[in-house]
Amino acid sequence: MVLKKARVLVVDDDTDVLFAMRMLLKTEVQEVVTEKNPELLLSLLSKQRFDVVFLDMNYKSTQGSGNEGLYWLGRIREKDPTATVIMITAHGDVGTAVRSLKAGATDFVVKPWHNAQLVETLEAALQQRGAAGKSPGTLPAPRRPASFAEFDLLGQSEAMQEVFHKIEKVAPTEANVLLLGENGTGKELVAKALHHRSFRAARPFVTADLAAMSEGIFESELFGHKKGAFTDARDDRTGRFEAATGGTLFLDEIGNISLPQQAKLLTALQNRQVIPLGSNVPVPVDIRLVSATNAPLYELAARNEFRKDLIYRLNTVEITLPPLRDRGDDVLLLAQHFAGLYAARNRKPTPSFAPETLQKLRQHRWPGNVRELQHAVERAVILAEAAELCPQDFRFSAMETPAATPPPALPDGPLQLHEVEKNTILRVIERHNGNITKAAKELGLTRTALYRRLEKHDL
Ligand SMILES: Nc1ncnc2c1ncn2[C@@H]1O[C@H](COP(=O)(O)OP(=O)(O)OP(=O)(O)O)[C@@H](O)[C@H]1O
Repeated sequence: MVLKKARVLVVDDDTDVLFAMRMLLKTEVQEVVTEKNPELLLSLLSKQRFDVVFLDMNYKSTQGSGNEGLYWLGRIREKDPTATVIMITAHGDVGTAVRSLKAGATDFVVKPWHNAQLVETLEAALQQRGAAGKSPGTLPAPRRPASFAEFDLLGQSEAMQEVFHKIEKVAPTEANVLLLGENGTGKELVAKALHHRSFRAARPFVTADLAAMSEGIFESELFGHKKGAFTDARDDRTGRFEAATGGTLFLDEIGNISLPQQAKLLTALQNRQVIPLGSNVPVPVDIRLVSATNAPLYELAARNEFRKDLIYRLNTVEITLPPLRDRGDDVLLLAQHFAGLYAARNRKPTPSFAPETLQKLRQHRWPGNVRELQHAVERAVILAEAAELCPQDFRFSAMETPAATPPPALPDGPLQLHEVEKNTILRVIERHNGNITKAAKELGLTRTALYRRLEKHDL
């Protein structure tokens, strides 16, 4: 698409910006339409086709949080997932602008802009749009709107469309939701999407990672404590239940808690109140509960390791996130998304994927699911020498094909501590069939610490 034929819409509540954009672009493009009120955006898009939308990040009503821009970006992409949107952002707010790239914006310009640069950005976006239109079909064309793009949740596969459909139905209810699925399948993202689509969206979303809570701090973390309740309790502390009042409490790794912890949780949920440690005054709680686990909860219940009555409290609705290997071409869609994201973050041009690379990504089993893909693409974008990512840019380690590749034997000769640590990690992960939570537990690490080590060893 050439600049001269482009139709451009500019949405900003600052009339000076609209005036300046009109002056600048009217000689460059075929048509410039400006709009002060973002509420009219969607009806404008229904009436007329625009090649590019310039969208302001901040509107006066939201005190510069950038969320309204992100919200409108989501609505545009819901209506047309192929829309080309360039965000207009204030100087010093590049962090939010990068979030908008994750949410599907093509690029952003920073106010005050240099005219030549802005025109260049527009031209590049038009070229990218033209190239996408002419794509030979190596990457999947969107079939249905990626309607959860505003929450960074992407997926065109049937399996993910079903998940999106369930989120849409369940989000605006008070139902407790249990999210099941392997590590890295997006359970936390879904929990956030549920919250943001609920009537509780303006209230807090509070996460409690139960795997990281030892027996000793479980109650104090969840229910709070009073000053002096135990040796280290120097002040009163609000628990996560109370902090989430009016909003959503996300209990991650629920399958990892002990039977005594399950009993305490059940009592709180049944009574809809918590009693902080060191107090005898119950505090009523008004929360919507979303929990997640990668553990086989029903098998644990069958072995009496997880209480069935607690499962019934948690799983009014269940959503199972499919493993990435069952999501067909979503692998390629996500790879392309992460490539754009990490290229922007590292100030590099977005690389393309060689057809053999796409094939390799499609064939890999992705035991670490979307998280593994995300890290693999980030590494490839940073280390790649060429503008096209080739198969060698993606090296899959033994950890990712546990059954096929036995862990390396200890080498003869002097041992390097680095190697010993790497081998130990590999073996433990293998012993737990790639389950990072269990491996971290056995190694005496938090999952975050284990992920850090995996990155350190390039695993
Ligand atoms: N459908 C998706 N689209 C885009 N990004 C995704 C998607 N699913 C997951 N991700 C990304 O993958 C990473 C892992 O996702 P998330 O933490 O939600 O997974 P999880 O199932 O909660 O993992 P764990 O069980 O290890 O806690 C995150 O960086 C998230 O942004």
